[in-house]
Amino acid sequence: MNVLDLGDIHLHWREDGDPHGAPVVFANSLGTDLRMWDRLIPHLPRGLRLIRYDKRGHGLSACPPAPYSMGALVRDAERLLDALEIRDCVFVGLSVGGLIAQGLAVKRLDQVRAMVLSNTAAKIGTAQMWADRVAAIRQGGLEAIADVTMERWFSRRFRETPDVKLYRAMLTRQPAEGYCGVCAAISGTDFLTPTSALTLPTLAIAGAEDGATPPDMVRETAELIRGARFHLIRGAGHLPCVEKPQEYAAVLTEFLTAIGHV
Ligand SMILES: O=C(O)CC1=CCC(=O)O1
Repeated sequence: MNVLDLGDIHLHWREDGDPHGAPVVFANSLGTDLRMWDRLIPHLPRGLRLIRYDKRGHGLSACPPAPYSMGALVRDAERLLDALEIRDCVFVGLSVGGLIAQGLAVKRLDQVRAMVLSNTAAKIGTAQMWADRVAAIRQGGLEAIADVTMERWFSRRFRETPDVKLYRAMLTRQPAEGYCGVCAAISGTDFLTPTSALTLPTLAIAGAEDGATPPDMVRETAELIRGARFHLIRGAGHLPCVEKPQEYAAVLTEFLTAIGHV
């Protein structure tokens, strides 16, 4: 377990693989912590430096009072990478992690040489949708949204397995304050214009049964970026790295190989 103390906030992060290898940084989604990538990591090539972290309000990182801004989420990632002396990483962002990837690529191209936009978009949801969700959580806690969230996160097949209980527990154990803080950041973000100006190598990944960022939404975002690749994972919802870790690793490895990162 590693902690980065930034004074005003601390971030929990973890490193796997080769500390001297080419860096790949993972940013996970709303309501999850860095264990979201646990099933994927063993399938990735040896020799990479694999960094993941809990964004503010999630996991073991600090949980300041809501609301948060996307600027703060991007700055946290930027400060983590600076502290770890990471340049030219491949930044893999899933859902809100993908918004962080876009914001970081716009701001710090020295840190990001390529990005993976997984189950994400330039804009996710509407202000009304996020306000309604925050209101439901303020009234009933994360338990109030847990069942409907599992329907967005996972395919029907996965929801019939006992494993879904692990991810439901991951969600309901996040601080409600942190979850609502990140909802505010997503609600206030529209990267359509800045992302359209990006030219770095990009892989977009979608889950065919994703109830939060459906494949068309991910594809439209990929089409904003010249040369971006798109891969659809069948039989998976919003978290294909959980449901289909081998296919996710294979498509990620193919991309890393194509851009000369492995
Ligand atoms: O709605 C969900 O639970 C999925 C999601 C939307 C943004 C994010 O990061 O996760």
